[in-house]
Formats: sequence, structure tokens, C-alpha cells
Amino acid sequence: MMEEMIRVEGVRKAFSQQQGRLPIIEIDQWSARKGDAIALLGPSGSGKSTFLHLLGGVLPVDGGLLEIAGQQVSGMKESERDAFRAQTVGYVFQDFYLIPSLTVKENVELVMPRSMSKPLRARLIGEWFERVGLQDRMNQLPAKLSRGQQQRAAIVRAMIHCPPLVLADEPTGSLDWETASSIMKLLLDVSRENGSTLVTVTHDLHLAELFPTKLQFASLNQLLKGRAESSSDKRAMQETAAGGVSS
Ligand SMILES: Nc1ncnc2c1ncn2[C@@H]1O[C@H](COP(=O)(O)OP(=O)(O)OP(=O)(O)O)[C@@H](O)[C@H]1O
Repeated sequence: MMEEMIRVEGVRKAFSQQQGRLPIIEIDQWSARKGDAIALLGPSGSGKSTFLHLLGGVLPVDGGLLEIAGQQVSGMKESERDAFRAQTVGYVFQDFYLIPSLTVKENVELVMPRSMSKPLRARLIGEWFERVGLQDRMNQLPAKLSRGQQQRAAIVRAMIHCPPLVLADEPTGSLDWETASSIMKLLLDVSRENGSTLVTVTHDLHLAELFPTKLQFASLNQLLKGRAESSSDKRAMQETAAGGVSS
């Protein structure tokens, strides 16, 4: 049986807005297993990024159970969530967030444990940059690289510590179609090789087709409800019943 990576039971999140507390996320039950690759789909404002931030411990849940890699994130204080995130989660963003004054290699070195010996660090970095096709570019500043190359470097930074969970928020949103497609395939390949669970927000339905599991968020201010079982063994379109819409 495959190991469970994400367990969501009765998770709720609301934000204070002019009209009062507005519920954004309300998920009865959902789970994902080690190695699953999941695309989060849905219209703007439906709560995809909020859900990703809950999974990564960036935002606290208002209620319910959220368990990631056997850790009960829903019961953690902010400092505990920060420590959880550093160990368990790799984040990939639309805008890369590489530090412009450092080479891409130095950007990656920043997140590596200080306890790691210099030779091991150099070997790992060399292997990873080769894996993403940037072995000749790693001593350059981000601005000297194309946007696709910058995202490849950001993927190395997010994944070099082999996090069990990788969260990507529109990782290809600012790239042309061909580059976007190659970056999404790279993310999927590297996650699979690492045995990581990958959860990606995307607006692109063609790119979402690369993912065995899809989780559909409802339109603005409707609640994500109902059940969704992960299935990594078949390419099943997975829709979560949103406000009673078909599943
Ligand atoms: N910190 C916050 N305070 C108040 N409201 C918020 C906050 N963050 C998000 N929201 C609201 O929650 C809703 C969901 O936002 P979220 O960014 O999760 O949607 P999304 O599906 O990721 O949208 P997009 O595809 O446009 O990025 C929106 O109505 C947004 O205005």
C-alpha cells in the first residue's frame, strides 16, 4: 500500500473582508499519497493559492485536521510551521524569487545545510545543475539566464534537499508555451525520481493533462466540498464536488 502524504479532514479557512468573514476553503475529506502528482484547477479567486499555503504551513488552518508526511500541521504554532516547511516542503513560485546579486549556484547554496561538507555540497550541486541542463550556467547571475533557465535553477533550489512535498504556484505562468511545457515536465520528472508528492496550481488545462490527478476548485466564494480520492495508478480526471456540482 502506498504511503499517505497529505490528509485533509474538515479543513476550513476564512478571510476577513468588508462583508465579514468570508469562507474560502472548506474541505470535508481529501488525501494524497507519496509520489502523487496533483494539479489544482479553478477560476481566479477560488482559493487555489490559499490551499497551497495551508499545505505548506504558510497560513494556519482555522479548523480541522491537516496532516503532511505524518506531521499534524493543523496543531502547529507559526515557528513550528516554519521548521516543518524548511524540512518537508519545496516551494516553486511563478516569479522564481532568485536573489539577483548572487549566482544561481550561490542561490542554491543558501538553502543547503551548513553541516554538509564542502565536497559533498559541490558534488550535489553539480549533479543537480546537470540534471536540469544548467551545468554551464551555474556561475552566472540570474539576470544572465532566460526565464525558463531561471525557473530551472529555482527548481534545483526547491528540490535539492529532496522534500517529501513539492508545492508549485503557477510555476509556468510567465513562460511561453514550449518553455512552460518543458518546465512542467521537468518538475514532474524530478518529483517522481525523488519520490516527492507534487501539488501544482495551473490555469493551463493542457499542462494540467500531464498530471494524473486533478483537483477542481469552485468559482469565486463557493466552497470546495465533498470527496476526492487520489489515484496515482490511473489517469483519472478527478473532480471534487464543489457546492454540489458533479464529481
Ligand atoms: N490574506 C487575505 N486576506 C483577505 N482575503 C484574502 C487573503 N488571501 C486571499 N484572499 C481572498 O481569498 C480568495 C481566494 O484567493 P486565492 O489567491 O487563494 O485564489 P486563487 O484561486 O489562487 O486565485 P488566482 O488564480 O487568481 O491566483 C480571494 O477572494 C482573495 O481575495
